[in-house]
Amino acid sequence: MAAQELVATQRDGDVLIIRLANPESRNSMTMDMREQLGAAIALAEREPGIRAVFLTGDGPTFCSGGDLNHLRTACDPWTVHRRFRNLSRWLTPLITLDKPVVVGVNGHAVGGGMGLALTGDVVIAGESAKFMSGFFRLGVVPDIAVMYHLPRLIGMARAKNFLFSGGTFSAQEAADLGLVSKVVADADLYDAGLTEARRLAEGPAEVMGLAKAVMARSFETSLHDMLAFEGFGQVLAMSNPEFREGLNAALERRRPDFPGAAAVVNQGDKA
Ligand SMILES: CC(C)(COP(=O)(O)OP(=O)(O)OC[C@H]1O[C@@H](n2cnc3c(N)ncnc32)[C@H](O)[C@@H]1OP(=O)(O)O)[C@@H](O)C(=O)NCCC(=O)NCCSC(=O)/C=C1/CC=CC=CO1
Repeated sequence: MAAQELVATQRDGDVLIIRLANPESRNSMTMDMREQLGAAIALAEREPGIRAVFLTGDGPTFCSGGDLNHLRTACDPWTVHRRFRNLSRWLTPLITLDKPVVVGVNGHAVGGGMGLALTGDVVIAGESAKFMSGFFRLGVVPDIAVMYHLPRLIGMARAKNFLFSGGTFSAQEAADLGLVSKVVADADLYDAGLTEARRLAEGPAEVMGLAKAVMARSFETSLHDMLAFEGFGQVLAMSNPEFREGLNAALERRRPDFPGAAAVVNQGDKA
């Protein structure tokens, strides 16, 4: 019997749309959903024609976090250990993907679902979106990189206050804190997220990926090393066809038409 489709993927030009597709259980995260997310992210990673990702949820909820039924039966130490080991198959590749990720948060993003939302380089929320912790109510430690992203994004004191109070941020509160870059009407969320992903896909994909990789090191890196990373990044960027096009376009006062990752790969093949 074919596995239930819990994560749907679809190409829109250079954008890969990834939808959590189990609205009946409010897109709760089962092991099967994580496996399918991993496959979708691997596709985004390996396919040079994909230049940006748009991740959102079907139905009224972005993601309700860990699947409560699954957690009831899958909490022995080795199963939990395997679950965390599996994070390197989908969560790490998602966070470190060298292409921009836009997340469109529809409705609730609870617990692990909030963790998933925070993986976005750009997070857009529908006006009724709610970011909820939900971890301590369940008696578990925050996971899905919540304790990694939240202090970095809003500061340690606010992160602790939010988590320890079992808090909820409305879409507007999340935007005021900088977690969300834009709040739009619920009905406009999908179009707004896809438009942003298309805009990013038109950018210089290779160098944006490089910048993302360098910025990911920002908080653990000295000024000295960061300047060196920037320098190495610039050496690569300025030997790239995307820089030629960007420079020509700036001099000719027109919009750049970046050659696309496929062209960059072909250029590399010739070397
Ligand atoms: C606020 C809600 C997300 C949505 O509310 P609403 O739209 O009113 O929908 P409901 O009527 O409550 O639910 C509809 C059906 O979906 C089922 N469902 C909802 N959430 C889950 C879930 N997380 N797991 C399994 N099933 C879920 C619900 O039972 C209904 O099913 P039936 O129609 O058959 O009755 C609201 O649903 C809600 O608050 N959900 C629970 C959120 C929650 O507590 N999540 C856990 C947070 S902690 C966490 O994520 C922890 C981990 C730890 C381990 C590993 C991985 C990740 O995170």
